[in-house]
Amino acid sequence: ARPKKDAPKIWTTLPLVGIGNADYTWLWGKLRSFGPASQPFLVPMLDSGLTVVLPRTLIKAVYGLPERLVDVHGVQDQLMQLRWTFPDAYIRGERLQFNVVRNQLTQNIPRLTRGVAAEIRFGFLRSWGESTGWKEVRVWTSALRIVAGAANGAFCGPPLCRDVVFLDRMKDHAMTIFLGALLLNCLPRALHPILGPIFSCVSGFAARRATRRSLPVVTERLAKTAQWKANPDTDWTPPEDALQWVIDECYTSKDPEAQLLPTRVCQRLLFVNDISMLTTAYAAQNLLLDLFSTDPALRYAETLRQECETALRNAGGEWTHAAVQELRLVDSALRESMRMSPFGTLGLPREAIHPAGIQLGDTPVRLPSRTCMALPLEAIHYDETIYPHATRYDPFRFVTRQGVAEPRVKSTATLDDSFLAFGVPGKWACPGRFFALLELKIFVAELLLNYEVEYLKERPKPIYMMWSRYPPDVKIQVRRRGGCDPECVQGGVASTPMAGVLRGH
Ligand code: HEM
Repeated sequence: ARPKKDAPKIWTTLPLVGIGNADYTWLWGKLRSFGPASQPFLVPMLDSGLTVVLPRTLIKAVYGLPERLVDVHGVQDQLMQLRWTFPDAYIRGERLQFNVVRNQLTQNIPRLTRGVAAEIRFGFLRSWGESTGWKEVRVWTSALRIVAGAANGAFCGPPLCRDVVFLDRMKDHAMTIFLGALLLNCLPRALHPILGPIFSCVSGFAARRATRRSLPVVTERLAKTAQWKANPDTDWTPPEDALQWVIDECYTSKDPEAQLLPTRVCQRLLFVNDISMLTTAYAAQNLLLDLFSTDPALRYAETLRQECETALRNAGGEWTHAAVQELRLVDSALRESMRMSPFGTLGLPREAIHPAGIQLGDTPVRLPSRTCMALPLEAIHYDETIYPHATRYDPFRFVTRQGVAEPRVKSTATLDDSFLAFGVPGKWACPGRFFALLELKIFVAELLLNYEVEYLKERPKPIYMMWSRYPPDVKIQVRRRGGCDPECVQGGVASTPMAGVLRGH
């Protein structure tokens, strides 16, 4: 139904946070106190203008609406300023790389596990070293490199996944477009036709630097694939990695000749890195900071280490998919860390696009077309009614406790409307989360099995930039463990609070 002409405007009916009241602050952390309220409210945002923040109770009703009513991809493209960062219409038009993440990458996780584990082990040795003496490392920088190497082990394999220059250039591109798009989105749209091309030059420069490194590998892969397709008896087997699956998708696309252009395939590899690298490294570094800011007397790290030890030993000393799935406590610690550090105070933006606007569930509120919406991620993740003692990092919050009648087991890949780190449950949830969790669990396991980390006096604070939280690149002291300490692995854990849980699952 079309809205009545005299329907009240939302800015006269919804509460406005941020302008004209004493609580005005650009520190969006203030929004926490509004989040759990059952009523939508308005927030002026530098990048998306006046935005309606929805309460948790409306997520299903609004985020489940069809695409003709609520836009997702257009908003995401705007967020990344794809028009300027990936100006090639082929890349923006057909997201072949998304199909690969959703299908081949996810289905092949069991097969990819060994390679990912090998790259994580290699990455730790390269970044954190072999010395059993204490060494200072930067958490964010090293986590990024390790995660990027592991991901590219599955995306394109060696030599690129071990090529520091390639990995760093991929990271530079991801950072350039993330920060550049944030800045551009804050400037008036009227200026975009002037500033957009400048931004395009900068991100294009970063893209060319990154793809220059991958181009010879991609060109060779394309040539070998073409030869193999012409004669399958050639002495070459197509590798099982995302690059090969992207090439397969290009062959079956509407316009294979154009899609198979080597620079275009390189850009797709770049795109997958852009959407996966920062998010995964962010989760890895947050877990590290959360875990090693807890009270050492609670022995959380030892408990997790023991779980990793057992899983690896049962798998014969090599990570398999089944062994990774055994890491229930690690999974819980990750979910808890992602709960405490969502990537923004507000997030998951959407736009009402139906000319008649959209109704907010069964409330009387109707949003006009072109209204931006977002969810109060921090407020929901810190809602005391859902998460008692929400500001406390409890790594075992999501696993069964012995003697508790109702188990609370919740794997991190399982989404609900109170855990939004991977998006809202349903069609638009992150399709890369199964792969991301594989990387993250092995990251945590390899870290705990091979290194000791000096505990921090307090949890370093994230850097708030408008709605987003940015990781602080703090330094920590680490040292390689000199062989497994049996006292710590077996006897020591018997006295930890989760020993019962470990025996029980
Ligand atoms: C801890 C790591 C990660 C986090 C926190 C994360 C988070 C998210 C979120 C919140 C969304 C949904 C955005 C929205 O609804 O507006 C999303 C979408 C997406 N993610 Fe992830 N992600 C992670 C890792 C990855 C990885 C490793 C990949 C690829 C290998 C990936 C690929 C994608 C893709 C392709 C989409 C877009 C899906 C679509 O719109 O059809 N993500 N991610």
